[in-house]
Amino acid sequence: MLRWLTAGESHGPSLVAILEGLPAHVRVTSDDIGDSLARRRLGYGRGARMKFEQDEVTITGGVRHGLTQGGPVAIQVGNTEWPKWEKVMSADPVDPVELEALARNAPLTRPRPGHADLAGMQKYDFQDSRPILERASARETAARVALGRVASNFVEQATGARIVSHVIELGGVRGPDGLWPTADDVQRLDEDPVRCLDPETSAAMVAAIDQAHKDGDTLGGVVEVVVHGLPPGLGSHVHWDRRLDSRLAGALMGIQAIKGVEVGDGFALAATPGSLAHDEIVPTDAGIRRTTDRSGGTEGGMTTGEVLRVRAAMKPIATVPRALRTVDVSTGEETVAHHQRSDVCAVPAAGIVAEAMVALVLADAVVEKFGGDSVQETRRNVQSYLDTLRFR
Ligand SMILES: Cc1cc2nc3c(=O)[nH]c(=O)nc-3n(C[C@H](O)[C@H](O)[C@H](O)COP(=O)(O)O)c2cc1C
Ligand SMILES: C=C(O[C@@H]1CC(C(=O)O)=C[C@@H](OP(=O)(O)O)[C@H]1O)C(=O)O
Repeated sequence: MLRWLTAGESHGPSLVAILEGLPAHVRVTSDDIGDSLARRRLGYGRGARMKFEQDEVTITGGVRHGLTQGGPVAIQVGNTEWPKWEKVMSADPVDPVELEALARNAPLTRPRPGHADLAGMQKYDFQDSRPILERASARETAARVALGRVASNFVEQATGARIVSHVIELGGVRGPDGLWPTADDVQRLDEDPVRCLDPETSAAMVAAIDQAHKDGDTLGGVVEVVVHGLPPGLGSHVHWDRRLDSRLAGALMGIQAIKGVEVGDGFALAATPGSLAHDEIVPTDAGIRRTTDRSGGTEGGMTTGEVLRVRAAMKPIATVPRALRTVDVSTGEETVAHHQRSDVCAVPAAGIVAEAMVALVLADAVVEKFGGDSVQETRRNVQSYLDTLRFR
Protein backbone atom coordinates (compact mmCIF):
# COMPACT_ATOMS: atom_id res chain seq x y z
CA MET A 1 0.00 0.00 0.00
CA LEU A 2 1.20 3.51 -0.81
CA ARG A 3 0.69 6.22 1.77
CA TRP A 4 1.19 9.90 1.20
CA LEU A 5 0.70 13.17 3.00
CA THR A 6 1.28 16.84 2.36
CA ALA A 7 1.71 19.70 4.84
CA GLY A 8 2.22 23.43 4.59
CA GLU A 9 0.34 26.65 3.97
CA SER A 10 0.01 28.83 0.90
CA HIS A 11 2.23 31.58 2.35
CA GLY A 12 4.26 29.44 4.75
CA PRO A 13 7.99 28.78 4.28
CA SER A 14 7.43 25.62 2.24
CA LEU A 15 5.20 22.71 1.40
CA VAL A 16 6.39 19.26 2.35
CA ALA A 17 5.24 15.91 1.02
CA ILE A 18 6.03 12.30 1.88
CA LEU A 19 5.33 9.20 -0.20
CA GLU A 20 5.84 5.81 1.43
CA GLY A 21 5.62 2.34 -0.08
CA LEU A 22 7.39 2.65 -3.44
CA PRO A 23 10.01 0.08 -4.37
CA ALA A 24 13.68 0.93 -4.77
CA HIS A 25 15.38 1.88 -8.07
CA VAL A 26 12.66 4.19 -9.40
CA ARG A 27 14.54 6.78 -11.44
CA VAL A 28 13.63 10.32 -10.34
CA THR A 29 15.50 13.62 -10.00
CA SER A 30 14.82 17.10 -8.66
CA ASP A 31 14.77 18.27 -12.29
CA ASP A 32 11.96 15.80 -13.11
CA ILE A 33 9.93 17.18 -10.22
CA GLY A 34 10.82 20.77 -11.16
CA ASP A 35 9.59 20.10 -14.73
CA SER A 36 6.24 18.82 -13.45
CA LEU A 37 5.88 21.81 -11.14
CA ALA A 38 6.65 24.15 -14.05
CA ARG A 39 3.83 22.49 -16.05
CA ARG A 40 1.41 23.18 -13.17
CA ARG A 41 2.22 26.90 -13.34
CA LEU A 42 1.28 27.11 -17.01
CA GLY A 43 -2.08 28.15 -18.36
CA TYR A 44 -3.68 31.34 -19.59
CA GLY A 45 -5.77 33.09 -16.95
CA ARG A 46 -3.67 32.42 -13.87
CA GLY A 47 -2.96 35.33 -11.53
CA ALA A 48 0.15 37.43 -10.91
CA ARG A 49 1.51 35.08 -8.24
CA MET A 50 2.29 32.43 -10.87
CA LYS A 51 4.59 34.89 -12.61
CA PHE A 52 6.77 35.95 -9.72
CA GLU A 53 6.79 32.89 -7.47
CA GLN A 54 9.22 30.04 -8.08
CA ASP A 55 8.87 26.43 -6.89
CA GLU A 56 12.10 25.52 -5.11
CA VAL A 57 12.35 21.71 -4.99
CA THR A 58 14.54 19.81 -2.53
CA ILE A 59 14.35 16.04 -2.19
CA THR A 60 15.15 15.53 1.47
CA GLY A 61 14.81 11.76 1.79
CA GLY A 62 14.37 8.44 0.04
CA VAL A 63 16.35 9.15 -3.15
CA ARG A 64 20.08 8.74 -3.72
CA HIS A 65 21.92 9.45 -6.97
CA GLY A 66 18.64 9.65 -8.88
CA LEU A 67 17.16 6.36 -7.59
CA THR A 68 14.61 5.69 -4.86
CA GLN A 69 16.03 3.61 -2.02
CA GLY A 70 12.84 1.88 -0.82
CA GLY A 71 12.23 4.24 2.12
CA PRO A 72 9.78 7.16 2.27
CA VAL A 73 10.44 9.82 -0.37
CA ALA A 74 10.34 13.29 1.18
CA ILE A 75 10.12 16.46 -0.90
CA GLN A 76 10.15 20.10 0.10
CA VAL A 77 8.77 22.81 -2.18
CA GLY A 78 9.87 26.23 -0.97
CA ASN A 79 7.49 29.20 -1.25
CA THR A 80 9.54 32.13 -2.53
CA GLU A 81 6.75 34.44 -1.27
CA TRP A 82 7.79 33.55 2.29
CA PRO A 83 9.93 36.62 3.14
CA LYS A 84 6.83 38.82 2.74
CA TRP A 85 4.87 36.57 5.10
CA GLU A 86 7.51 35.68 7.67
CA LYS A 87 5.73 37.55 10.48
CA VAL A 88 2.11 36.91 9.43
CA MET A 89 2.69 33.18 9.04
CA SER A 90 5.33 32.69 11.73
CA ALA A 91 5.01 29.35 13.55
CA ASP A 92 6.20 31.01 16.74
CA PRO A 93 4.37 33.84 18.52
CA VAL A 94 5.07 37.37 17.24
CA ASP A 95 4.79 40.61 19.23
CA PRO A 96 1.10 41.63 18.83
CA VAL A 97 2.04 45.32 18.41
CA GLU A 98 4.33 44.43 15.52
CA LEU A 99 1.60 42.24 13.97
CA GLU A 100 -1.04 44.94 14.29
CA ALA A 101 1.09 47.29 12.24
CA LEU A 102 1.17 44.87 9.30
CA ALA A 103 -1.57 45.54 6.70
CA ARG A 104 -1.12 41.97 5.47
CA ASN A 105 -2.22 40.70 8.86
CA ALA A 106 -5.56 42.55 8.91
CA PRO A 107 -8.26 40.00 9.80
CA LEU A 108 -10.22 38.70 6.79
CA THR A 109 -13.80 38.85 8.01
CA ARG A 110 -15.68 38.89 4.68
CA PRO A 111 -15.74 35.21 3.66
CA ARG A 112 -15.84 34.39 -0.07
CA PRO A 113 -18.80 32.34 -1.28
CA GLY A 114 -17.35 29.25 -2.97
CA HIS A 115 -14.13 29.15 -0.95
CA ALA A 116 -13.53 27.31 2.33
CA ASP A 117 -13.61 30.58 4.35
CA LEU A 118 -16.98 30.58 6.15
CA ALA A 119 -17.44 26.86 6.81
CA GLY A 120 -13.80 26.66 7.94
CA MET A 121 -14.12 29.64 10.33
CA GLN A 122 -17.26 28.09 11.84
CA LYS A 123 -15.79 24.62 12.14
CA TYR A 124 -12.33 25.59 13.49
CA ASP A 125 -13.54 28.58 15.54
CA PHE A 126 -11.62 31.42 13.89
CA GLN A 127 -12.82 35.02 13.42
CA ASP A 128 -10.35 35.55 10.58
CA SER A 129 -10.37 33.40 7.44
CA ARG A 130 -6.56 33.56 7.07
CA PRO A 131 -5.91 30.24 8.88
CA ILE A 132 -8.53 28.55 6.69
CA LEU A 133 -7.60 29.90 3.28
CA GLU A 134 -3.91 29.26 3.87
CA ARG A 135 -4.46 25.50 3.95
CA ALA A 136 -7.50 25.35 1.64
CA SER A 137 -5.51 27.14 -1.08
CA ALA A 138 -4.57 25.13 -4.12
CA ARG A 139 -0.96 26.16 -3.48
CA GLU A 140 -0.94 22.75 -1.75
CA THR A 141 -1.35 21.07 -5.13
CA ALA A 142 2.33 21.83 -5.82
CA ALA A 143 3.15 19.18 -3.18
CA ARG A 144 0.78 16.68 -4.81
CA VAL A 145 2.29 17.31 -8.24
CA ALA A 146 5.77 16.71 -6.78
CA LEU A 147 4.69 13.32 -5.40
CA GLY A 148 2.67 12.61 -8.54
CA ARG A 149 5.85 12.88 -10.60
CA VAL A 150 7.56 10.23 -8.46
CA ALA A 151 4.46 8.03 -8.79
CA SER A 152 4.18 8.46 -12.55
CA ASN A 153 7.89 7.68 -13.03
CA PHE A 154 7.26 4.45 -11.10
CA VAL A 155 4.13 3.54 -13.11
CA GLU A 156 5.94 4.20 -16.39
CA GLN A 157 9.10 2.31 -15.38
CA ALA A 158 7.12 -0.68 -14.02
CA THR A 159 4.41 -0.97 -16.70
CA GLY A 160 5.29 1.32 -19.60
CA ALA A 161 2.03 3.27 -19.09
CA ARG A 162 2.06 7.02 -19.80
CA ILE A 163 -0.26 9.67 -18.40
CA VAL A 164 -1.39 12.83 -20.19
CA SER A 165 -4.17 15.36 -19.60
CA HIS A 166 -5.95 17.97 -21.68
CA VAL A 167 -8.65 20.58 -21.27
CA ILE A 168 -11.90 19.58 -22.97
CA GLU A 169 -14.15 22.43 -21.79
CA LEU A 170 -13.53 25.91 -20.39
CA GLY A 171 -16.06 28.61 -19.56
CA GLY A 172 -18.71 26.69 -21.52
CA VAL A 173 -16.52 26.41 -24.66
CA ARG A 174 -16.25 22.70 -25.50
CA GLY A 175 -13.90 21.02 -27.95
CA PRO A 176 -14.88 18.31 -30.44
CA ASP A 177 -15.70 14.92 -28.85
CA GLY A 178 -13.42 11.92 -29.30
CA LEU A 179 -10.09 13.81 -29.45
CA TRP A 180 -7.70 12.09 -27.05
CA PRO A 181 -4.06 12.96 -26.68
CA THR A 182 -1.23 10.41 -26.78
CA ALA A 183 1.87 10.77 -24.62
CA ASP A 184 3.58 12.32 -27.69
CA ASP A 185 1.16 15.25 -27.51
CA VAL A 186 2.42 16.41 -24.09
CA GLN A 187 4.80 19.05 -25.46
CA ARG A 188 2.22 20.43 -27.90
CA LEU A 189 -0.37 20.58 -25.10
CA ASP A 190 2.03 22.31 -22.72
CA GLU A 191 2.73 24.90 -25.43
CA ASP A 192 -0.96 25.64 -25.92
CA PRO A 193 -2.16 28.49 -23.65
CA VAL A 194 -5.04 26.40 -22.29
CA ARG A 195 -3.68 22.84 -22.88
CA CYS A 196 -6.37 22.09 -25.47
CA LEU A 197 -5.75 19.76 -28.44
CA ASP A 198 -7.92 21.64 -30.94
CA PRO A 199 -6.45 25.04 -31.96
CA GLU A 200 -9.82 26.60 -32.82
CA THR A 201 -11.33 25.59 -29.50
CA SER A 202 -8.20 26.80 -27.72
CA ALA A 203 -8.56 30.27 -29.31
CA ALA A 204 -12.24 30.41 -28.24
CA MET A 205 -11.25 29.41 -24.68
CA VAL A 206 -8.61 32.15 -24.54
CA ALA A 207 -11.23 34.65 -25.75
CA ALA A 208 -13.61 33.47 -23.01
CA ILE A 209 -10.90 34.07 -20.38
CA ASP A 210 -10.21 37.56 -21.77
CA GLN A 211 -13.93 38.37 -21.64
CA ALA A 212 -14.25 37.07 -18.06
CA HIS A 213 -11.21 39.15 -17.05
CA LYS A 214 -12.83 42.24 -18.59
CA ASP A 215 -16.12 41.47 -16.83
CA GLY A 216 -14.47 40.98 -13.42
CA ASP A 217 -15.53 37.34 -13.52
CA THR A 218 -13.95 33.87 -13.26
CA LEU A 219 -14.34 30.58 -15.15
CA GLY A 220 -14.28 26.82 -14.61
CA GLY A 221 -14.10 23.89 -17.01
CA VAL A 222 -13.45 20.20 -17.53
CA VAL A 223 -10.14 18.33 -17.82
CA GLU A 224 -9.60 14.77 -19.00
CA VAL A 225 -6.74 12.50 -17.93
CA VAL A 226 -5.82 9.79 -20.44
CA VAL A 227 -3.51 6.86 -19.65
CA HIS A 228 -2.10 4.66 -22.40
CA GLY A 229 -0.53 1.23 -21.87
CA LEU A 230 -1.97 0.01 -18.56
CA PRO A 231 -2.26 -3.76 -18.02
CA PRO A 232 -5.74 -5.20 -17.43
CA GLY A 233 -6.73 -6.09 -13.87
CA LEU A 234 -5.66 -3.08 -11.76
CA GLY A 235 -8.27 -2.54 -9.02
CA SER A 236 -10.94 -5.12 -8.23
CA HIS A 237 -14.66 -5.81 -8.48
CA VAL A 238 -14.76 -7.54 -5.08
CA HIS A 239 -15.30 -4.57 -2.77
CA TRP A 240 -16.34 -0.92 -3.19
CA ASP A 241 -13.13 0.55 -1.87
CA ARG A 242 -10.98 -1.67 -4.08
CA ARG A 243 -12.67 -0.54 -7.28
CA LEU A 244 -10.22 1.50 -9.34
CA ASP A 245 -12.98 3.80 -10.64
CA SER A 246 -14.03 4.59 -7.07
CA ARG A 247 -10.43 5.32 -6.06
CA LEU A 248 -9.88 7.54 -9.09
CA ALA A 249 -13.12 9.43 -8.47
CA GLY A 250 -12.23 10.05 -4.82
CA ALA A 251 -8.74 11.23 -5.75
CA LEU A 252 -9.98 13.63 -8.42
CA MET A 253 -12.78 14.94 -6.21
CA GLY A 254 -10.11 15.62 -3.58
CA ILE A 255 -8.64 18.39 -5.74
CA GLN A 256 -9.68 21.91 -4.69
CA ALA A 257 -12.75 23.14 -6.67
CA ILE A 258 -13.45 19.82 -8.46
CA LYS A 259 -17.19 19.23 -8.31
CA GLY A 260 -17.82 16.42 -10.79
CA VAL A 261 -15.99 13.32 -12.03
CA GLU A 262 -16.74 11.10 -15.02
CA VAL A 263 -15.16 7.78 -15.94
CA GLY A 264 -15.09 7.39 -19.71
CA ASP A 265 -18.23 8.86 -21.28
CA GLY A 266 -19.72 9.07 -17.76
CA PHE A 267 -22.96 11.05 -17.67
CA ALA A 268 -23.56 10.77 -21.43
CA LEU A 269 -23.81 6.97 -21.03
CA ALA A 270 -26.84 7.44 -18.80
CA ALA A 271 -28.74 8.79 -21.82
CA THR A 272 -27.47 6.17 -24.29
CA PRO A 273 -29.20 2.80 -24.94
CA GLY A 274 -27.20 -0.25 -23.86
CA SER A 275 -26.66 -1.35 -27.44
CA LEU A 276 -24.62 1.83 -28.01
CA ALA A 277 -23.16 2.37 -24.54
CA HIS A 278 -20.70 -0.51 -24.12
CA ASP A 279 -17.42 -1.49 -25.74
CA GLU A 280 -17.89 -4.62 -27.85
CA ILE A 281 -15.27 -7.35 -27.53
CA VAL A 282 -13.81 -8.61 -30.82
CA PRO A 283 -10.99 -10.98 -31.85
CA THR A 284 -8.19 -9.22 -33.78
CA ASP A 285 -4.69 -10.18 -34.97
CA ALA A 286 -3.42 -8.26 -31.93
CA GLY A 287 -5.59 -10.35 -29.57
CA ILE A 288 -8.92 -9.61 -27.93
CA ARG A 289 -9.75 -5.91 -28.32
CA ARG A 290 -12.61 -3.43 -27.90
CA THR A 291 -14.21 -1.57 -30.77
CA THR A 292 -14.70 1.60 -28.68
CA ASP A 293 -13.59 3.07 -25.33
CA ARG A 294 -16.83 4.45 -23.92
CA SER A 295 -16.20 2.87 -20.52
CA GLY A 296 -12.94 4.80 -20.15
CA GLY A 297 -10.87 1.65 -19.76
CA THR A 298 -12.47 0.22 -16.62
CA GLU A 299 -15.14 -2.45 -16.13
CA GLY A 300 -16.11 -3.91 -12.77
CA GLY A 301 -13.72 -1.51 -11.06
CA MET A 302 -10.72 -2.98 -12.94
CA THR A 303 -8.65 -1.73 -15.84
CA THR A 304 -9.54 -3.47 -19.10
CA GLY A 305 -6.18 -2.83 -20.76
CA GLU A 306 -7.75 -0.22 -23.03
CA VAL A 307 -7.07 3.52 -22.70
CA LEU A 308 -8.03 4.84 -19.25
CA ARG A 309 -10.00 8.09 -19.41
CA VAL A 310 -11.30 10.09 -16.46
CA ARG A 311 -12.68 13.62 -16.37
CA ALA A 312 -12.92 16.23 -13.64
CA ALA A 313 -15.17 19.31 -13.68
CA MET A 314 -13.81 22.41 -11.92
CA LYS A 315 -16.12 25.13 -10.63
CA PRO A 316 -15.16 28.76 -11.39
CA ILE A 317 -12.56 30.41 -9.12
CA ALA A 318 -14.22 31.58 -5.91
CA THR A 319 -12.37 34.89 -5.58
CA VAL A 320 -14.56 36.77 -8.06
CA PRO A 321 -13.27 40.31 -8.78
CA ARG A 322 -16.86 41.57 -9.12
CA ALA A 323 -17.26 40.40 -5.57
CA LEU A 324 -20.28 38.41 -4.43
CA ARG A 325 -22.48 39.25 -1.45
CA THR A 326 -21.43 38.01 1.96
CA VAL A 327 -21.66 38.92 5.63
CA ASP A 328 -18.89 40.68 7.53
CA VAL A 329 -18.63 38.29 10.45
CA SER A 330 -17.14 41.01 12.68
CA THR A 331 -20.31 43.17 12.37
CA GLY A 332 -23.01 40.79 11.11
CA GLU A 333 -23.72 43.31 8.31
CA GLU A 334 -24.21 42.48 4.64
CA THR A 335 -21.21 43.43 2.50
CA VAL A 336 -19.19 42.00 -0.42
CA ALA A 337 -16.55 39.28 -0.17
CA HIS A 338 -12.88 40.18 0.17
CA HIS A 339 -10.95 40.19 -3.07
CA GLN A 340 -7.26 40.32 -3.79
CA ARG A 341 -5.19 39.19 -6.80
CA SER A 342 -6.37 35.80 -7.92
CA ASP A 343 -6.65 33.45 -10.90
CA VAL A 344 -9.38 34.14 -13.49
CA CYS A 345 -9.20 30.50 -14.48
CA ALA A 346 -6.98 27.62 -13.35
CA VAL A 347 -8.44 24.78 -15.41
CA PRO A 348 -5.19 24.03 -17.32
CA ALA A 349 -3.30 23.77 -14.00
CA ALA A 350 -6.04 21.54 -12.58
CA GLY A 351 -5.30 19.12 -15.44
CA ILE A 352 -1.70 18.74 -14.24
CA VAL A 353 -2.92 18.22 -10.67
CA ALA A 354 -5.40 15.61 -11.96
CA GLU A 355 -2.54 13.79 -13.73
CA ALA A 356 -0.71 13.67 -10.38
CA MET A 357 -3.72 12.30 -8.52
CA VAL A 358 -4.28 9.65 -11.19
CA ALA A 359 -0.57 8.73 -11.03
CA LEU A 360 -0.75 8.27 -7.25
CA VAL A 361 -3.85 6.03 -7.51
CA LEU A 362 -2.29 3.98 -10.30
CA ALA A 363 1.03 3.62 -8.46
CA ASP A 364 -0.91 2.30 -5.47
CA ALA A 365 -2.84 -0.16 -7.67
CA VAL A 366 0.39 -1.34 -9.37
CA VAL A 367 2.11 -1.93 -6.01
CA GLU A 368 -0.99 -3.75 -4.77
CA LYS A 369 -1.22 -6.09 -7.77
CA PHE A 370 2.43 -6.62 -8.64
CA GLY A 371 4.37 -5.85 -5.45
CA GLY A 372 8.15 -5.86 -5.67
CA ASP A 373 10.86 -4.29 -3.54
CA SER A 374 12.77 -3.04 -6.57
CA VAL A 375 11.19 -1.61 -9.70
CA GLN A 376 12.89 -4.35 -11.72
CA GLU A 377 11.07 -6.94 -9.59
CA THR A 378 7.75 -5.11 -10.15
CA ARG A 379 8.48 -5.02 -13.90
CA ARG A 380 9.25 -8.78 -13.96
CA ASN A 381 5.98 -9.45 -12.14
CA VAL A 382 4.06 -7.32 -14.65
CA GLN A 383 5.74 -9.13 -17.54
CA SER A 384 5.08 -12.64 -16.23
CA TYR A 385 1.43 -11.71 -15.58
CA LEU A 386 1.10 -10.42 -19.14
CA ASP A 387 2.90 -13.50 -20.54
CA THR A 388 0.46 -15.85 -18.81
CA LEU A 389 -2.68 -13.75 -19.18
CA ARG A 390 -5.72 -15.70 -20.38
CA PHE A 391 -7.70 -14.59 -23.43
CA ARG A 392 -5.18 -11.98 -24.55
C1 LIG B 1 -4.84 24.95 -9.58
C2 LIG B 1 -5.88 25.69 -8.80
C3 LIG B 1 -5.76 27.08 -8.62
C4 LIG B 1 -6.72 27.77 -7.91
N1 LIG B 1 -6.59 29.13 -7.78
C5 LIG B 1 -7.52 29.82 -7.07
C6 LIG B 1 -7.43 31.25 -6.92
O1 LIG B 1 -6.49 31.89 -7.40
N2 LIG B 1 -8.40 31.87 -6.21
C7 LIG B 1 -9.45 31.20 -5.66
O2 LIG B 1 -10.31 31.80 -5.02
N3 LIG B 1 -9.58 29.86 -5.79
C8 LIG B 1 -8.64 29.16 -6.49
N4 LIG B 1 -8.76 27.81 -6.62
C9 LIG B 1 -9.93 27.15 -6.05
C10 LIG B 1 -9.92 27.09 -4.54
O3 LIG B 1 -8.76 26.46 -4.08
C11 LIG B 1 -11.17 26.33 -4.12
O4 LIG B 1 -12.31 26.96 -4.61
C12 LIG B 1 -11.31 26.27 -2.62
O5 LIG B 1 -10.27 25.46 -2.07
C13 LIG B 1 -12.66 25.67 -2.19
O6 LIG B 1 -12.92 24.58 -3.01
P1 LIG B 1 -13.92 23.44 -2.62
O7 LIG B 1 -15.28 24.05 -2.50
O8 LIG B 1 -13.81 22.45 -3.71
O9 LIG B 1 -13.42 22.90 -1.34
C14 LIG B 1 -7.82 27.08 -7.34
C15 LIG B 1 -7.93 25.68 -7.49
C16 LIG B 1 -6.99 25.00 -8.22
C17 LIG B 1 -7.12 23.50 -8.38
C1 LIG C 1 -0.28 29.83 -5.22
C2 LIG C 1 -0.97 29.05 -6.00
O1 LIG C 1 -2.31 29.14 -6.24
C3 LIG C 1 -3.09 29.95 -5.44
C4 LIG C 1 -4.34 29.19 -5.17
C5 LIG C 1 -5.36 30.01 -4.51
C6 LIG C 1 -6.52 29.34 -3.92
O2 LIG C 1 -7.31 30.03 -3.24
O3 LIG C 1 -6.70 28.12 -4.12
C7 LIG C 1 -5.27 31.40 -4.49
C8 LIG C 1 -4.14 32.15 -5.11
O4 LIG C 1 -3.18 32.48 -4.16
P1 LIG C 1 -3.16 33.92 -3.46
O5 LIG C 1 -4.36 33.96 -2.58
O6 LIG C 1 -1.88 34.00 -2.68
O7 LIG C 1 -3.20 34.90 -4.59
C9 LIG C 1 -3.42 31.28 -6.14
O8 LIG C 1 -2.27 31.93 -6.59
C10 LIG C 1 -0.33 27.93 -6.70
O9 LIG C 1 -1.10 27.21 -7.39
O10 LIG C 1 0.90 27.75 -6.58
